[in-house]
Amino acid sequence: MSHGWGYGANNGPEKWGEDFPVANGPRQSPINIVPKEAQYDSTLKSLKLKYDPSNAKGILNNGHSFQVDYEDDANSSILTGGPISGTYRLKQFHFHWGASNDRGSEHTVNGIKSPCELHLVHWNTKYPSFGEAASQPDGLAVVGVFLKISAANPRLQKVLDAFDSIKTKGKQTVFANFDPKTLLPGSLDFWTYDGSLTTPPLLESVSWIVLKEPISVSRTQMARFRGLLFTGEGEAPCCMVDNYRPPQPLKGRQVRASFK
Ligand SMILES: Cc1cc(=S)c(O)co1
Ligand SMILES: [Zn+2]
Repeated sequence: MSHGWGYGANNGPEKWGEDFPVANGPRQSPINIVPKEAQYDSTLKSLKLKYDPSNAKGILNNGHSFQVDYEDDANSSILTGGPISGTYRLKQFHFHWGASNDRGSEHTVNGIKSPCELHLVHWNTKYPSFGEAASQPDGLAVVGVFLKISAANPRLQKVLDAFDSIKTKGKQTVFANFDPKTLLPGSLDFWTYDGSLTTPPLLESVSWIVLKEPISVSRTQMARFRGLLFTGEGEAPCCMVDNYRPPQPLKGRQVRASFK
């Protein structure tokens, strides 16, 4: 790709391998999850998420998605348990979604796409920083949560209300006092497998933890996600939609389940 990566015909997932050869590596994400082929692992610990709402810093349109960034200079917003050992700090959360409700998630279940998928990105504190951790095979842990069309989700409201301030690429605004735990479903049952970032540089450093239970989002709320723009102020507007990578080959990997 002569220009930056994105989700268009000329710079989308099918082209990423030109600049990022790991795109064809052995542990790429996302994947299609087939529950019947996932192995129940009784040794998996329950997920423990402890977040300090005051760690929330800001919300940014990065031109690919939007992300809410967290202070990560202490063990105040952390993930432990599940398939990981040690302590992973929350760095940011973001979403991937479709132009219509028939697509948008990155992981699929029995080939079924959801309209949206939330990713909570954490890094292993055995490394000095997120950047350092991101290049290590056990460096990152991302919790993935499916969103399904149902009643409006009041927990999303604060995020949605910030969209007018971050409509175009590069815009950011303060986003304070938000506990991402409020975005999680009632059950923390999960599937887990070894994978990668789903956007360039596609680093194979992610322990994926995909929750079985979705959270709700309404059609109207999804329409507001689609009002964001990939493009910067003053550029010809291009709606921020279909910012998802399709499932990648499993290449022999085992998917484990924390539940029967
Ligand atoms: C660090 C990071 C992780 C994911 S999953 C993403 O989409 C972008 O950046
Ligand atoms: Zn993501």
